[in-house]
Amino acid sequence: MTSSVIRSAVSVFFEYDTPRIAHIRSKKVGLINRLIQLAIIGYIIGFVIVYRKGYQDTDKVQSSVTTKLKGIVFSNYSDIPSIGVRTWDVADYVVPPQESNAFFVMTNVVPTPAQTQKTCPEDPTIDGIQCDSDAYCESLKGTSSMKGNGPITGKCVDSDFPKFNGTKVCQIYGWCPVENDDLLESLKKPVLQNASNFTVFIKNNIEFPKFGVSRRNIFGTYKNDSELSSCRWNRDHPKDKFCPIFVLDDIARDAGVNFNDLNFQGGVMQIVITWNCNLDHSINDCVPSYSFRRLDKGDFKISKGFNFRYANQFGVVQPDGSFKLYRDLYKAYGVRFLVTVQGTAGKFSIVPLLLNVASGLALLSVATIICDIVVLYFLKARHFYREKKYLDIKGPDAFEVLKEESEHPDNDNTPNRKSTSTESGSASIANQVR
Ligand SMILES: Nc1ncnc2c1ncn2[C@@H]1O[C@H](COP(=O)(O)OP(=O)(O)OP(=O)(O)O)[C@@H](O)[C@H]1O
Repeated sequence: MTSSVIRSAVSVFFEYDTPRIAHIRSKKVGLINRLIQLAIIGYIIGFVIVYRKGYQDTDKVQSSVTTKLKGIVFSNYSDIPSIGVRTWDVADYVVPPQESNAFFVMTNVVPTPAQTQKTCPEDPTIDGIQCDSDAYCESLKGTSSMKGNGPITGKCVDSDFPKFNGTKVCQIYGWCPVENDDLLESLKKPVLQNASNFTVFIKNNIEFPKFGVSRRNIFGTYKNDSELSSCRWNRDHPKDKFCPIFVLDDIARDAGVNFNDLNFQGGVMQIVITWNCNLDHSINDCVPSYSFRRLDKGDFKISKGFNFRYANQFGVVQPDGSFKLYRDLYKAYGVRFLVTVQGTAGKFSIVPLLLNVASGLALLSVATIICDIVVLYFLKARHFYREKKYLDIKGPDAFEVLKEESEHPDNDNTPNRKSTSTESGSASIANQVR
């Protein structure tokens, strides 16, 4: 048993397969072969070369984006002194004034004006800050909580939050008075509600360095600045779809969002500028397309929207000649717009064309493989074709195997293949050689 396994292994080791050409004359097989070849050639020419522009070299876009907003909002909150009656312009509501590939527009705000460093009652909504006596606050003296506004001085004082009238809280030392978030609840609508009418001018310069092509999203169709500033982006208008000035409401609408859903608590939007350019055509056809989407979609119950705090500091000279530092604190709610520039340019080049043609030609060998599978395994005459395709030849020096076979004619250790029975021929050749 073991010796027969070893003999088989040895005989397999001393084997060599060489392909030979079997020329099959058959309508059926020929047709299958031609159809597969046609499909492969169609895929290479139609899909790879024509549709996927396999004859072009490509380069990714590199870009710079700057933005400028315009618009004015007048808010009349004479009943809320911290907001009051005021006009908000671009320097108030764009924070920070310039960002890379992004801009933030404040749409709602909780201002805490004229804070200065002194002692005042802590925010009564903070856990463990309410007190009955100085003794309790004394025990917390010098400590401050994560959500707090400063270290506790040790005194128990009346809260200055109207909603907590009569409640006593520990006193702190810090920027006073502390921010009162309850203001947001008393607002029926966002402070800068008309922010939806603001316009943003997006200046986008791009380059395809490999091809030395530079473009920008402002075209010669605008004769001067005032003509440019009067256009507004409109997807359905042949000229205005290239206008680089966007109304925020249009951006939201195009993204399928109502701007009023964003402006109370804020949100995040994306502006995508796509430059896909075929540089084999006129350079004037290399133009951007704009698309928009809301990134923080979803019906969030917790931590809805987007806000952050910032402060404007200023100093005031006191009557005694000393200098006192003040700040206006703003808790800003608004929409953050991210500007993403993407795209590819393609230009004819012989190298990708030759590469695609060469890989296409290599793919043609797949036709032979598929035809072989069909002919040898699926056709009715598969046994006939198999007999013709495989030829088992025993070389003149295959004495070990031949000797074995002559000694044990019934013992079939030869590889399990159909053959065109050339064994006796091979044996006689072997004998002649010996
Ligand atoms: N968001 C915008 N909405 C409408 N027009 C705009 C906007 N941003 C800029 N413009 C106008 O586009 C033109 C080109 O703007 P650019 O910033 O290059 O010039 P500018 O003279 O510095 O602009 P300005 O002083 O008016 O802000 C100007 O007429 C400008 O007023």
